[in-house]
Order: sequence, then C-alpha cells, then structure tokens
Amino acid sequence: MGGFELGDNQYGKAETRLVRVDRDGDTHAITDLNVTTTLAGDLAATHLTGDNSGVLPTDTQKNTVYAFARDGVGEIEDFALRLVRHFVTTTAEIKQARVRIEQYTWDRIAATGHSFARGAGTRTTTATCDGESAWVVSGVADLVVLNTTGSEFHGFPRDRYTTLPETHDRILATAVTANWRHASTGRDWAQAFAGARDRLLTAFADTHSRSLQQTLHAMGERVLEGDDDLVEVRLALPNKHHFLVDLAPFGLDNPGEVFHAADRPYGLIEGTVRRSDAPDAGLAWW
Ligand SMILES: O=c1[nH]c(=O)c2[nH]c(=O)[nH]c2[nH]1
Repeated sequence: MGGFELGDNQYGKAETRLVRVDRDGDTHAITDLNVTTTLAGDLAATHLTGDNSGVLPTDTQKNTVYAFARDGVGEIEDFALRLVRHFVTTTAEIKQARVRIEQYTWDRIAATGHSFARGAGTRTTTATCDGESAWVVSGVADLVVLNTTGSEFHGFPRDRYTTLPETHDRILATAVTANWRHASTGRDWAQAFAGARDRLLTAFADTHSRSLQQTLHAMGERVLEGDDDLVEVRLALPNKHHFLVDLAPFGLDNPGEVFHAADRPYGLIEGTVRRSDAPDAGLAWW
C-alpha cells in the first residue's frame, strides 16, 4: 500500500456581491458585480500541518475587492487585473490568482437620474374557469429595480433587540412580483402588460419612499389608475438590502459609494391594492 499525496488545490472567496454607486450630481451610475477570487500556490503547509502562514484569508480577499472598489471599478477586465496582480505580488506563497467577475447590467428607468431596472422581468399569467365563468390574472416576476437615493426608513419602534439605525437616504432595491386581476377575459393582453409593467417602473422610480410598504402601495395604485379593466393587484417585494461597507479599517472613507448587496435574509413586504367596487374575485387567485 502506498501513501497519500496532496493533489491540486485552490481556495478563495466565492461571489462577493459588490455594488458601487458613482454620483454625478443628480445623475447616478451603478456598477453591480459578483466577484469570485481564487488563489493557488505553495499551500501544502496548511493542508498537511495546519500552518496558515501562507494563507491569505478569504475574508481578506473579499475586503480587498471592496477596498479596491473605493478607487472606482472601471471596466471589469481592468478591475480583475488589478486584483490578480495584487494577490500574486503581496503574499509570497500565492503563485496564481484568478478573479472571475459577473456584471449585472441595469437599464435606466426614465423617470429619474437615480432609478434602474435589471432586465425586463418575466411575464406571467394564470387563467381559471369554473365551467361558467373565467378569470384572468396577469403579472410580472423578478423585475429587479433599484433607486440609489430617494428612500428613507425611520420612525419605527425600538425595543431591546433593535439595532437598525434610522436612515434618511438609503439604496432601495427589490425584485418585483406583481399580479393584476382583469375584469374582462378578452382584451389586448400584450398592451395591458406593457402598460402595467411601465407604470410599476415609473411608480417605483418617482415615489419618494419612506418605507417599501409605502412604495408598494404607490406601485399598486399606479397599476390600477392607468387601466380601467384592472381591479386588483397583489405585490410581493423583497427588500434587497444594500449595506454600506465599512472601509475605515483600510484607511478609506466611504461616502455612499461601495455597498455589499446582501443575499439573505431579506425583508419581504407583501400587499394588495384593489378598487373599492372590484367585482368578486371568484377563482381568480386560486
Ligand atoms: O422599508 C422598510 N420596511 C420595513 O418594514 C423594514 N424593516 C427593516 O428592518 N427595514 C425596513 N424597510
């Protein structure tokens, strides 16, 4: 029986979610990245003896991504190059570095200089029938939107477990799931969808938000206001938290530019807006 030997190995920080905001007066730009760093080199010691003297922590790799973003990101190729060159030149044992970056592209929502949508979302519908009547619900899922300003959250109750600071200016981001109930079963569905989606986007963008709940209601009202055939809209809005990264440990300030786009947990805000004289929903929501 032979012995064992250490084979290929590498390590790093997967999926550091970085959002950078560049503010030029009232016109903002966002760079939204998913960054994975991978390092390899003379790392036998940690595997065989637990000697970590050559192991640049994955936490440090994540911090480096955020700290480098303080100087601006630019093209992702340049940002990735800056990082790999840094990693192979600062820790002697690290001989190879790989930085993979996914960049999520956002479109501007025309209403403001600080509102963005990531993709068009997914169009959805549910039709139901009980043998006599039929109902149609249409909607959109995964319509990801973000405001870089125009969002506050304060005035909430505090108890011994409350740590959340009051904020008068935060990033507000959500992935909209919205479903609207039609009164009729025959109409120009494509036009109705385009209109409702557009009104969701503009209401999100031009509502100065004091809570996501308030924004939800404004979006629901806007959907109904623009289309007499729509009688009820149900919305589910995850609050996709963006936390300002503390760059002070690296001697850097962070005036609202570099954010950690957190994945979980998230606030989940749900609500319905309906016309006071909406007809009975029947099986519409079944
Ligand atoms: O818009 C918000 N609504 C909340 O209910 C809430 N709760 C929280 O922690 N942050 C926020 N933000």
